[in-house]
Amino acid sequence: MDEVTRIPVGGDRPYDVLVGRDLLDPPPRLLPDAERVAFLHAPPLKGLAEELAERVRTAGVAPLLMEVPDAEAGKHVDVAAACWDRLGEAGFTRTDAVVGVGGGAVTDLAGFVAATWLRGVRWVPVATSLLGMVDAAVGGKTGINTAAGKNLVGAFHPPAGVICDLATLDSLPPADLAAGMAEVVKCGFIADPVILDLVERDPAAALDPAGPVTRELIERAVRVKADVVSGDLRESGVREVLNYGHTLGHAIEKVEGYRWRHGHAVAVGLVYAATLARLAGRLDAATAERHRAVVAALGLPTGYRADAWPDLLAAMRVDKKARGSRLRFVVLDGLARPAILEAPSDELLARAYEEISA
Ligand SMILES: NC(=O)c1ccc[n+]([C@@H]2O[C@H](COP(=O)([O-])OP(=O)(O)OC[C@H]3O[C@@H](n4cnc5c(N)ncnc54)[C@H](O)[C@@H]3O)[C@@H](O)[C@H]2O)c1
Ligand SMILES: O=C(O)C(=O)C[C@@H](O)[C@H](O)[C@H](O)COP(=O)(O)O
Ligand SMILES: [Zn+2]
Repeated sequence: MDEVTRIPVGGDRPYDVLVGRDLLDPPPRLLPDAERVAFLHAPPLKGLAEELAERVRTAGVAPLLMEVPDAEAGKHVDVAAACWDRLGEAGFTRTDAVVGVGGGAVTDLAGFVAATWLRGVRWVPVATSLLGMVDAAVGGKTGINTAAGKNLVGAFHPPAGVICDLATLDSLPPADLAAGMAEVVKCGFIADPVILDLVERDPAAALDPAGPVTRELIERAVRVKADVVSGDLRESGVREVLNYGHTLGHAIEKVEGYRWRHGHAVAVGLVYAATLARLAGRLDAATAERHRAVVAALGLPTGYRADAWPDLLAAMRVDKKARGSRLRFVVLDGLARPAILEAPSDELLARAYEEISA
């Protein structure tokens, strides 16, 4: 095992995010006294979940392997209900625990199942995608999608700890690695511009899963998220900045029937939010253009279909930051100066969309 970085997340139920290579043999003891542990995983992570199950069995814990549909198909109430049934059949009690092994979709589901079973049992995400490591597994937001939109049902339920084993990234498809970079550069724009410098200097190094630049980017992004959520788990204020790029991003995911990667949709959402802020007179043109350039340098999409606008606007109305009929966008007043744009007019929203649509 190489050096492990421990990044603390504060709040009422503090925990650490562990970042390093080969952290899983043996797995860190984050769930003392659990007699049973359910491992939720999708088919691509079956091998790792089975290995982890065998390792905890050797340590005297009874594992329960629960395979769920991959990606967004797993974030569905029917899948959560099937998981609840399995936990019930196995007699899971409040001292037992759930582990999510996979990308952000699986860890969002696993956290939601843990938050709702017996009104809350312990859980640990073993994040295996870049996006999971820097974002989804950290911060205690858990949830599933509904017909009306993305993550509309869920709970704030902090994990007992987060494991980011960098060796798991070796098998991550390159498109998913790039998608995770959208959340990394989001953190660069809202809080840590060194992230942007690193990506701009050498985008290929940023996309090398085993390289030092990627590790530095991961640790920087986790620190940004940890700092924000430590003070505002329930998103009553400052946590909204982590939603930068997500108002349009989630709408694109819905319009695409969840077939687009979350990170790709967020990439477009970042370019849109920057364009909106520029048109609203909040952000300078150079910083707005920097969004498009960084996103493009990572091979991520910078725009979306022009004819989708009415559907996107309708989908944005159920954004969790909205208040009644008023939409609210996270924008920048400058680099690393996030703020809220309250109730922009439909005309302004449409004008910004025209600039980024094809
Ligand atoms: N809870 C939060 O705070 C939060 C934050 C950001 C995103 N999210 C959610 O996270 C999800 C996106 O996460 P994602 O980008 O990881 O997508 P994902 O979970 O759908 O994973 C993408 C694909 O990569 C596969 N995969 C993951 N790790 C792998 C590995 N090591 N080797 C091979 N294949 C691997 C997955 O099985 C899947 O096919 C979205 O549902 C989004 O809403 C949640
Ligand atoms: O952790 C947060 O807070 C975020 O907003 C991080 C986002 O990257 C993430 O996609 C989150 O799941 C979005 O939350 P939602 O409340 O808009 O569903
Ligand atoms: Zn996100």
